[in-house]
Amino acid sequence: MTADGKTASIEEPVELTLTSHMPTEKKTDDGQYDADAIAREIANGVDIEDGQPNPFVFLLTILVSFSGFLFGYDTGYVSGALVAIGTDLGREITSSDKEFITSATSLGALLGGIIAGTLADVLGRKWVTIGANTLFVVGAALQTGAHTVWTMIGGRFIMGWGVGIASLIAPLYISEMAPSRFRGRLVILNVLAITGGQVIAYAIGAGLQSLQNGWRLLVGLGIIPAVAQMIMFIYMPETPRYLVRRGQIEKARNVVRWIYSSRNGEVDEEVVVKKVKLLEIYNNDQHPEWSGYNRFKYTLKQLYFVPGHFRALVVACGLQGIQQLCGFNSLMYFSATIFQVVGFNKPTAVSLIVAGTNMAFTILAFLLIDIVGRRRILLCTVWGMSAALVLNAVAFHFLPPNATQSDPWAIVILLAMMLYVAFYAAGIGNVPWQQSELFPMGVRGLGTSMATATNWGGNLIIGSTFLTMMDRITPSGTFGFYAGLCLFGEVFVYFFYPETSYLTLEDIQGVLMDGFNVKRSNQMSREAKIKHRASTRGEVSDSEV
Ligand SMILES: O[C@H]1[C@H](O)[C@@H](O)[C@H](O)[C@@H](O)[C@H]1O
Repeated sequence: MTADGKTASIEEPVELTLTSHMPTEKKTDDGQYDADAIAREIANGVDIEDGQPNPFVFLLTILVSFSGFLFGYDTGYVSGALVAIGTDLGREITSSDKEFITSATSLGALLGGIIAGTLADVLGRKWVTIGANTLFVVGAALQTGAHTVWTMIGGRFIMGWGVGIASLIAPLYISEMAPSRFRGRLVILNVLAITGGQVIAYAIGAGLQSLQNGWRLLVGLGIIPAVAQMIMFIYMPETPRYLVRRGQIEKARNVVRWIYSSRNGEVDEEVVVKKVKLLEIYNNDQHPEWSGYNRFKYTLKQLYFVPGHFRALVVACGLQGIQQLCGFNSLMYFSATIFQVVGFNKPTAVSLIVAGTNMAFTILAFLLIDIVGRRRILLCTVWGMSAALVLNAVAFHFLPPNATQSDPWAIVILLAMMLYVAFYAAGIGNVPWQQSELFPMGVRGLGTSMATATNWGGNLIIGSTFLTMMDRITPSGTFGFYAGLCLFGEVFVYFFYPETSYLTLEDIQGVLMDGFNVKRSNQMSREAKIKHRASTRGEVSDSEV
């Protein structure tokens, strides 16, 4: 349906000229057209999808989520591999070897994350994903055949580049393809694939633990999904935004037609034309005639000096920083090592519980994120992580030196960790990956790159210091320290993160333009939610939403 209630037929395309949407009052002080204002006007009535995304969007999301799976699998298997390697790399591996092997991937991912956004703008989302798969394959092959610690580290580093690139591209691709009402959930599908990859890596790790060189098989198996995705991606379309950027307007319209067709195949041609026009306006605002370097300089300046964009950057990087510095991945990487210290006989199997809890509560987040709202879900869960960590710190304090798995404090540690992971996965484990929605299109590639790099920077710090901290300031001190960081995270969310659920991308930018504005965003999101509910019950027409 169109804004005026008519359905445009495919045979009679609606002619929408740029000038008809450029009223003179929408000029900025320096005489330029204010693309944001025009876009907001055009966007009115564009988000008029029906109740469910069509199967094409689902299929795309699942294929893209193979990247999430690889990210999860490749960061997940290290926990089991570290306790299984023994002397297979030529000597007994030390704590610092373990930190190096783990953080080589984080360092690679940090570097990959930094360049991924720009690469995606130059080469396209599709080819960059295929490139990331190649890095997964080369990195895994090197590790599988490694006989020295340094070959292993080298393989993990190369794979890390793939992980960093994939961690940015997958949510970017999904959010550029997803109709806005389903954006939250579809992006979480990718996080679900990450946590699923971690569970499978843990489960295979537990199964192969006692097999001689079983860890090599564990690592090598990661090659299969990478090759599968590489082949499937050859047939995937580019996102409409990238196509418009390359001037391929008709191709962009075709992709938008697929995305916005209803489940019985009907397409509203006016929606298609408006969506693509919107992308063209944003693209023209970016001076496509400039060289890559000038465009980069311009984008960087925009990101830092336009207050709304800078606020988006603060929020996106802040959330990603909190996600990592709350210490979750120290469990992901070292839970088998920790449970070995605590006295469990089958540490890899026990740590499977951690990965399983992470995945189960990611499913809960999937169900709740658009209902409870991103901000509210964080406010309800981050403090809980802090409380669970305090419990952990206390339990470690009372744990006797040669504890066994039947010691009550060992059980408390396991339960406290599960509680911590549950709070993590329901909130901060997911929400930061909604980062693309915070940035307007012009600065989205660069903005999400910086936020992704912050994620991997935090990951690197945690991965390379956790075991040393446990040694130097005791497990109690380490968990107490992370509890403090979580509390800091709660405060950050309270003051800086506006509610974005149910808001269109244009509204989110409007909110950030005026300040951090959490109050107004709450109000707007509530109103949008009420309208959305009414529209799904058929009380108001879709065009009013
Ligand atoms: O969102 C994901 C997820 O929570 C994973 O379990 C974690 O290992 C990643 O670091 C995080 O980015």
